Amino acid sequence: MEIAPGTVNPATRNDEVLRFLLTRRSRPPKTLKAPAPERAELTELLTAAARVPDHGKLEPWRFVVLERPALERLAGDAGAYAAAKGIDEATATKGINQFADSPLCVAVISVPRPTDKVPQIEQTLSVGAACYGLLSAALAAGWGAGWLTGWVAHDRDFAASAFGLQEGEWVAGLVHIGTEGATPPERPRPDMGQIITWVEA
Ligand SMILES: Cc1cc2nc3c(=O)[nH]c(=O)nc-3n(C[C@H](O)[C@H](O)[C@H](O)COP(=O)(O)O)c2cc1C
Repeated sequence: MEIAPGTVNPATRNDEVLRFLLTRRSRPPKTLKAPAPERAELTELLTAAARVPDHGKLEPWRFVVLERPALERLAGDAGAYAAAKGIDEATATKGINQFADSPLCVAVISVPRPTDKVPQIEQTLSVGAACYGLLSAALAAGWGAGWLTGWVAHDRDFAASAFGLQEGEWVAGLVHIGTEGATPPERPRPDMGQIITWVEA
């Protein structure tokens, strides 16, 4: 098909996707309930997540899927770890509840590949895109989903044991997915006039 200059390609334009991107919003993970997606459906969402820009085809990410029994175990582990390390109660509880309350959680792991050709920061950007891809795919499929981190993701010793991190790997996101419990109100969005610079000449 010949596309006239200055027009969009009607064969690729997808108004539903545009509408989704312009209105999507996360669901607070603590409001999510069972059931969560089955393995086959989650695999489809993860396939969408892995379809992200990836300079050099390095695949600098992997996914650790935490199902309910694992989440219960990790809630216990987080409590024991926080007590042993003297983490204050409010902080500890936030971390523990991330596992205790979640119907299903995907730890999106950054797997930096050693190469001189692609800067590490570009690999980091790709893993962020994978988190957004998973979040968006889950929301588009009708699930509630939210992206968290916190000490359970960033504390090296805890995260290494909880998610089986290898040397150099780190947690980019804990993406919680389940049945929507409550639709949150919209939050303020950026003032586009403040963040766009039009360069005319
Ligand atoms: C890398 C990253 C880590 C985040 N970690 C947390 C967190 O630990 N706790 C929290 O309340 N929100 C956290 N957020 C923010 C939530 O995901 C927040 O609800 C989100 O910004 C809502 O955005 P949306 O409505 O545009 O999807 C994090 C966001 C990002 C990008």
